Amino acid sequence: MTSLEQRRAAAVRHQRRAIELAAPLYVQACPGAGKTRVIVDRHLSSPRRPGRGRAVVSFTHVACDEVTRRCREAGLPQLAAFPNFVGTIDTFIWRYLVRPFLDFGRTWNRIDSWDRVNATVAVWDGEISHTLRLSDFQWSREPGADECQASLQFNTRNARAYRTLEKKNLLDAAARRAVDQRNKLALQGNLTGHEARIRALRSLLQRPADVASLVAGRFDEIVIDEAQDCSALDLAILAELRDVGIPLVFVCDPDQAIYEFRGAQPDRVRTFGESLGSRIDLAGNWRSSPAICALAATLRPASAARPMDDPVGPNHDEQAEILLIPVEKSNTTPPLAVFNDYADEKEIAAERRLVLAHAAAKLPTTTQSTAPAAPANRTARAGWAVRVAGSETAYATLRDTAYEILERAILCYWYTDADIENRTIAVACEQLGIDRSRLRHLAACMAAALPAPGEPPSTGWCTAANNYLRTAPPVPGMTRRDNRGSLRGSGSGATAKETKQDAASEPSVRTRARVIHQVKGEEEEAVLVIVPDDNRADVLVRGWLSGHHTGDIAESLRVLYVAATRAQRLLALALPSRHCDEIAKWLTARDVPAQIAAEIKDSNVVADTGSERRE
Ligand SMILES: Nc1ncnc2c1ncn2[C@@H]1O[C@H](COP(=O)(O)OP(=O)(O)OP(=O)(O)O)[C@@H](O)[C@H]1O
Repeated sequence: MTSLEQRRAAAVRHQRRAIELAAPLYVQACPGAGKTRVIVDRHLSSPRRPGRGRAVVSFTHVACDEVTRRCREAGLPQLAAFPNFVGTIDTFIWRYLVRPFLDFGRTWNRIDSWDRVNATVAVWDGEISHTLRLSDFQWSREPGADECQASLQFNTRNARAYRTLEKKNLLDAAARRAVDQRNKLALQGNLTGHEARIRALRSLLQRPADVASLVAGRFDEIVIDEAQDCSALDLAILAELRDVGIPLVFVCDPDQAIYEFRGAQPDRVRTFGESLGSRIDLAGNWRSSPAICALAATLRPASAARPMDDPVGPNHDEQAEILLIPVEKSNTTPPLAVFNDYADEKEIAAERRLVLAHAAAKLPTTTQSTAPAAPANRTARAGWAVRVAGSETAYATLRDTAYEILERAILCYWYTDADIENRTIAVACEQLGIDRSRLRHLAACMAAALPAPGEPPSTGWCTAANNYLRTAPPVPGMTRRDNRGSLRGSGSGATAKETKQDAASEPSVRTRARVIHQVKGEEEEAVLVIVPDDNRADVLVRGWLSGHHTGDIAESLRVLYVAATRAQRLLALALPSRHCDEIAKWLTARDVPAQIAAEIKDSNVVADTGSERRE
C-alpha cells in the first residue's frame, strides 16, 4: 500500500501537469481536486505573449471573484485586468462574440433575466386567462435549429396555472405563446444570455474568420472553469472556437452538472472534453474525509462508476461516519438539533456548519440564509433587494439589480401592471414621463429607510414597505392608478415595530443555510443535507441504491452529490425515516462508514445559535 506522502505526491504531480500542459487540454477532476487552485496557478505561472492575455471564464460571479482575489493575493492584480479577462461566460460571450457584431444604429438591451423587463404572456384556457412569466419557461435551442424551444417549469408561483393548463392539454400551446412573445421582445433588442448565445453562434458560423481574428488576437487561451455547466449552445460555441484554432482548457467535473434546466448534459460535456485531445484526470480529494469520499462514489451513476477518490488532504484520517438522521414528515428542525449536537461533539464551530436543501422552502427556519440570486415572487424580490442594497459585500452588478427591483416595486405600487409589464425600467420611465434619476433616488432612499426583512418578508415588514411606497410617488403629486401593486407578506403577523427589532436582534451566529445550487465551489467542516420527504424521495433512493440514474432523478442525484461533497469532516443526511435502515445497511456493505443518529428525544429544542446542546 502506498503511503500518504506518496499519494499526495501523485496528486500534486497531476495538478502540476494540469498547470503546465499546453492547451487544448481537458482536465476532468473530482470534487475537492483543487480545480480553482490549478486554474489560478496556471494563470499566475505560464507566460503569455506581449500584449495578449488569457480568458478565465466561469459560470458564477463567486468563482470569478475567487480568481481575482487569488491574483491580488499573489501580488499580481494585473492578471485579472486587460489584456486578460476574468469573468462570467455570459459577459465573455457578450463582449467578444456578440457586441462587436451587432448592428449599429439601434438600442440593444442586455438583460440577465426576462424578469428584468417583467416579461409575461397571457394564455387563455377557455374560461380564464393565465398570466405566465417568461422566466418560468425553460429555454433551449438545438444548434442549427431556427426556433427556440420553451417549456413551462412547475413552481409554487405558477402552480395553479400549470395544473390547469396541464389538465386541459394546453402546456404546448402556452410554450408556443411564450416563444412568440420571446421572439417579439428579442426583435425589440432585448438580449438575455440565451439570445446572446444564439447570436454568438450565428456570428461564429457566418463570420468565423472575423471572430477568430478578434478572439485569437486578444487571448492566448481560454480556460473554462466549471465547464460541466455548459449548455448545448455553450458547447456548440466552444466547438466553433476550437475549430477555428482557439486553444481551450476545459476544466470540469461532469458529475457536478446541476444546471440541466439550462441544458447541461454530462455526457455531452464529457464527449466535448475528450474531443480536445490531451486529458488529465485529478482524483486526489484535498477536501474531504475517507467516509465522505466513499459516500460520493456511491452517488455516481453505474454508467460512470470509478473507484472512490483518494482523500489526500488534512482530513485523510478523520474518523467521523456518515450520519443518517431519520426525519418524520419533513420536519427539519429536529434534524438540525441532532446535527448541531454531533458537530459540537467534533468541536466544529457554528460558523463552519452548513445546512443545504434543494429548495429554500425545505431549509429549517432556524437557520440563516441570504440567497445571492433574486427570488421570483414580487414581495420576496423587494425584500431581497433591500437586504442586498444594505449589504457591504454585494458587488456592483448585484447592487444595481437590487436598485432596479426596488424601482420596479415603486412603479408597480403607483401604476398598473399593463403600464410596466414587458418593458425595461428605462422604457417605462420614458413612456410614463418619469425622471429616471428621481426613480433611482427613491429606490436608494427606500433601501436605506427599511430594515432588512426575514425570508419571506413578514406582514409587518410589508406594511412598513407599503407605508414607505405611499410617500414616494415617481411623479410628485400623482395619484395611484391601481392599488394591486402593494407588497403582500407571508402572513407571519409580525408588526412593523417587531420587524424593525428583528433586524437588530438577529442572533449573531446561526447555522448557515443555503440552497444547494448556491454553494458550488464552497466547502465547510460540517454539512447537513436535507432530503425532503416528497413524492420523489422513494424514486431518488431507488435510483441511488441501484446505480441506474434515469430521467430527472439523474439530476437530483447529482445535486445530492454536489451537496455531500461540500463537507470536509462531518456529513449528515436528513432522510425520510422509512429509508434509513436500508441505506445504512447498503452503505455498510460497501465499506462506507455510516450510522443512524440516536433518536430525537426533545423535538422542541431549537439549535438556532448552533452551539446549544440538546437535553
Ligand atoms: N495541492 C494542494 N495542497 C493542499 N491543499 C490543496 C491542494 N489543492 C487543493 N487544495 C485545497 O483543497 C480544497 C479544495 O480545492 P478547490 O476548492 O480548488 O477544489 P475544486 O476542485 O474546485 O472542488 P469542487 O469542484 O468540489 O468545488 C481547498 O481547500 C484547497 O485549498
